[in-house]
Amino acid sequence: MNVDLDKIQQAVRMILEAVGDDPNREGVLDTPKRVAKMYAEVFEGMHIDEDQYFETVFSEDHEEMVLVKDIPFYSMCEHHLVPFFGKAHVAYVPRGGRVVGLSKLARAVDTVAKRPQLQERITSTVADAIMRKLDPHGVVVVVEAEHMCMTMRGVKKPGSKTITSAVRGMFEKDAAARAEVFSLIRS
Ligand SMILES: Nc1nc2c(ncn2[C@@H]2O[C@H](COP(=O)(O)OP(=O)(O)OP(=O)(O)O)[C@@H](O)[C@H]2O)c(=O)[nH]1
Ligand SMILES: [Zn+2]
Repeated sequence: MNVDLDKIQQAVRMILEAVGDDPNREGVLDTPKRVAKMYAEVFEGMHIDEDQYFETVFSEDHEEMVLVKDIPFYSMCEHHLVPFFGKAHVAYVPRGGRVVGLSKLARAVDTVAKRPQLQERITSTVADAIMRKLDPHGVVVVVEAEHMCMTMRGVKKPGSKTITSAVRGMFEKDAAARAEVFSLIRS
């Protein structure tokens, strides 16, 4: 099912009413329509399968680390539907010549982030998709993010950062390889 724009519009009108605003006030007249369009965009990952990015592989004989770091992403926390955002770092060691276009790693992060999410789930979903589709020697995904539900409301800790990692394959056993990835990500 695609995004139901009409339903979002009705819901936004109700929220405006519920917080004590007048949905017929000139300034907010088009707000339900704008919010519906925005949600369709920020949740577009609901209707896209990240596996598709790993269908086309280049047959390249490189069995050493590939790291794409500092991939910016925006997501929406599934508890409060407010943004969390930051950077993702994706490393893998190809096996059997199955190397993918670098942009596909960033596209996978984007697609997975554009759902009502948990930071942990973005991290593990991207790692597991790469393991499943490319069968590499190993994968490390690190995500660092600031959660607006922890800054603008609730516990109110601006500047606090959450870092999550998913470590798969050879990186689980090989401490030196793991240390190399983490140091490259930090550098
Ligand atoms: N593990 C995890 N927790 C998250 C993430 N995003 C938001 N949260 C947390 O989800 C929790 C929801 O807690 P609840 O107690 O159900 O909701 P709440 O009363 O609004 O919580 P407070 O934020 O503490 O005011 C909060 O502790 C948030 O910080 C995430 O990506 N991963
Ligand atoms: Zn939240």
